[in-house]
Amino acid sequence: MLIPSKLNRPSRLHHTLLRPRLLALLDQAGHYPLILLHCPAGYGKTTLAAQWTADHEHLGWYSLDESDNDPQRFGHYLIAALAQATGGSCPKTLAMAEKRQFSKLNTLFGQLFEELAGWHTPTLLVLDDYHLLREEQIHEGLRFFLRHMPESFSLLVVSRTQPPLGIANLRVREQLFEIDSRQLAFNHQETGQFFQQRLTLPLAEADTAQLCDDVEGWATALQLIALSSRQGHLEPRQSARRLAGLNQAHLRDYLEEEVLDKVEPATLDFLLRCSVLRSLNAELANRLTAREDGQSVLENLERQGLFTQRLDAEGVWFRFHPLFTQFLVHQREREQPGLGPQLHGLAARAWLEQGFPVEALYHCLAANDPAQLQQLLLAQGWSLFHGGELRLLEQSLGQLPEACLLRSPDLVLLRAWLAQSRHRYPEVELQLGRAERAMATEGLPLAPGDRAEFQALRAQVAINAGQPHQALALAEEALARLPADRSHSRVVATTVTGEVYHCLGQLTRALPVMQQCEAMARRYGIYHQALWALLQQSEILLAQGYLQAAFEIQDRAFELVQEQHLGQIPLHEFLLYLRSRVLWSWHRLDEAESAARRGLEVLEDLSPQRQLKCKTMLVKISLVRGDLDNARVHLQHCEQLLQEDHFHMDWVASVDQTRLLLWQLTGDEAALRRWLAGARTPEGDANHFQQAQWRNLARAQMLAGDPDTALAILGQRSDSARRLQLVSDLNRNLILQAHLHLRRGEPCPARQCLLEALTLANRTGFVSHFILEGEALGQLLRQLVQEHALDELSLHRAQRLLKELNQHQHRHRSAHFDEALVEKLLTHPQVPELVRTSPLTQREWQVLGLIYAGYSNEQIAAELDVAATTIKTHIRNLYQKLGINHRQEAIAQAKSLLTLMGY
Ligand SMILES: Nc1ncnc2c1ncn2[C@@H]1O[C@H](COP(=O)(O)OP(=O)(O)OP(=O)(O)O)[C@@H](O)[C@H]1O
Repeated sequence: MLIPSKLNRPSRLHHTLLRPRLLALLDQAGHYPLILLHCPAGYGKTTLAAQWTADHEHLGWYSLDESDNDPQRFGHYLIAALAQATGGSCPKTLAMAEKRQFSKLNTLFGQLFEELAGWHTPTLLVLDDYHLLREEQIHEGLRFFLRHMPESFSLLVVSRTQPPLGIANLRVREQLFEIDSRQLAFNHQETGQFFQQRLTLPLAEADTAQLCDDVEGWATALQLIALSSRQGHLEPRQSARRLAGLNQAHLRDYLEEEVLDKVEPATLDFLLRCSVLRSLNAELANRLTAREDGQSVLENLERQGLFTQRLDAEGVWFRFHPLFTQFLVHQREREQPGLGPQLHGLAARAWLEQGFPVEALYHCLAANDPAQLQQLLLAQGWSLFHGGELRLLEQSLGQLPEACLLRSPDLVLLRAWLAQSRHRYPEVELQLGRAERAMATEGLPLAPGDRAEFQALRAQVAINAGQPHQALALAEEALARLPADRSHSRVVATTVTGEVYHCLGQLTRALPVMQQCEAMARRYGIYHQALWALLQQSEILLAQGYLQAAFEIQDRAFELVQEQHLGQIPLHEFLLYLRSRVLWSWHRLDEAESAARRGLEVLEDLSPQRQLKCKTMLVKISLVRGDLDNARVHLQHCEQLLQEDHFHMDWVASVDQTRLLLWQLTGDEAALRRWLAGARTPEGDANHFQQAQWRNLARAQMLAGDPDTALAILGQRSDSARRLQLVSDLNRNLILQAHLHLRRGEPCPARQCLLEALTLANRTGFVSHFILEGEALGQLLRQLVQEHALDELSLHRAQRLLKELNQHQHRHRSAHFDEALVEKLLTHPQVPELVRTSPLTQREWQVLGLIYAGYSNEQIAAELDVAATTIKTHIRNLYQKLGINHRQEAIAQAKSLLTLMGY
């Protein structure tokens, strides 16, 4: 829950002095993207900002404190401030921020600007006390914010120091309006007015000017002079002399001797006690002071000018000025050293009672009382975990002595889940195991319910590590012992069970389990798990060959993403990847590409390794389009990622499939032999990734000239796929088997395989898999059509396949002029002299290839993603280099070169 006082513009400013010269300056600044008020403490920055914004209709105000150095928390408050400013025009972004469903501030802001695309009303966001921010991620996020925010937005930053927001650059580009201490210091006239308002006896003009000069226009000092004089203690001139050229230590002496001394003891006690609070209301004050008149004391302090600021129009929230708080804290620690922790403890309880666990935890940490911290974490830890307060939780758990943790298995579990959710998998077992051993040694054995929760988490780690049998045993143990109310662990263990069934090829068992998981997760509001369960259902249906049903489940997953604002979490990328796979299978390549690219966008801010899946899709899409150059570029990215990390077999097998296809198309035997020598043999063949790797091995054997081994591999895999009803894999295997038989000159079995593959394709809808096997299958398909050997459905599919294959071949011709071929060509003894001496650039070769394939200039431009005028330049250059004048000559030249190379 957000603390309201942090989002309020300080109000009740009528007792402050309006400073028209500064307000006029700010009025001029209205259209600058960044307005910066920066100068040392107490010069009147916040007061000025609050005065100027008093009549701003669309205003967001965010007062920062040290705890805002957590980017997730910062993002939440900032969006909440903007939601206020825009009358709630960014509900989606607000929900995303609330649930902490963003990995980086840039993503959150990107979503905000998208949502506010139609918002053109001038809007101002104030960030007060920016100097308290140290977190570079936040500065970076705000630099992004400044670069991309709508034109109608302005940011007003109030800070004691220059914020790292690319100020120099903004200054040069006249995007920045600055006000610093030279302008903020009170001038003689303002000082005169100030004292007129505050003192009963008028001061001579010369005196006020002197006072102003003595304290260099420092607003805080002027206020202190007025205060001392009002308390009837010091003459203004005496105060000014004492305050002139003050540093922090002197200010402290002054406050102590000249201000606090005059405050009555009960009020002083009130101030000292409440100074532990970063903001306060009457109830909090009452709890800390054991009084009942907090509200009137606060109002009185405000009236007296004792650096107490009202933060809302209703007068509920207040805060002390930071300089004053610093002084009060110092004073309290000196006079009553033991009191601080006790007050923080009280504050923690008071905040919790008001429903602010995050602020309670802050005080609990400051109280340094392990027992209270433990209690609070036990009561609030999981809700803070689900609310995304991971940083604060880690910090809090880190402060808890190990002995306390061992007495609270729930907290051990919480700490291990934190490690799991931050992808530090090895730490999970380390923590669980160490805690269990220590508890056993101390004679504190785990209760069965707690042990079951440990096992559920271990099951999750095991399935992530690709150990299904171990995962199943752990999940089953957990489910047998978990009490009914441990909903999170129940969902986790059940999901793991379903995943294991899926891995072991028990699809008909896996599907209902995943449906059950989805229902449970929705019931308990654990939406990440509900989404995961939907994705698993989609994968299972995909494996069973029900692609249409998988597609529909994905639609439901997209709805859930929308409803629960899960668009920025990695699971959304996985959903887009699965969608891309189905669309690719159906040869809806443009849509498949757009899904894969959207998947990459989701992951933009995360580690690049995670992009492997969607990048592999881009390779597959390029391959089936016959665009080998692009396929090669995407594949290089994938290979680089593979080198940087360790991946699940599923992802590696997918990349390997594309490598092998590329080598097949380009005849790169050496590469495939190298791959074959180091290739992994799967332990089984009961799931799609093991089957995929077997198919890779079969294809490699086929290309390496050992079709017998290849057929043997595929035969066995197809048997397993039949037995386990892995219809999609059977379909894929049969297509490759047909190709293999053709290579071996065995038309009958090839025909049989192809016929069965076509029949299965009625369920799967596969198109692209057939196309990738190329013209060899095309001939057989043509025969089947001519011989009327197909039923109506298969005939329809065969005709579609033939049409796509024709186009594929047509496009594929262009790809012959790839880098490897050009290199060979240039060293060929019979290559014409002109080609050898003035070689074309790689781009010009590409253009020549596309001309040969029959592309128009516009089509070439679209294909290569450049302007049509650029293509014209390429064509002019290549004509010149090849000594030709017409397109027909270019086509003839390309053809003769390809013939020369044996195509
Ligand atoms: N326009 C004004 N009229 C009257 N008093 C003022 C005015 N501006 C500042 N002051 C006095 O100076 C004190 C400090 O002002 P303010 O909090 O605005 O400074 P600041 O520069 O924002 O300080 P910090 O950097 O510590 O946040 C106020 O508590 C008030 O007493």
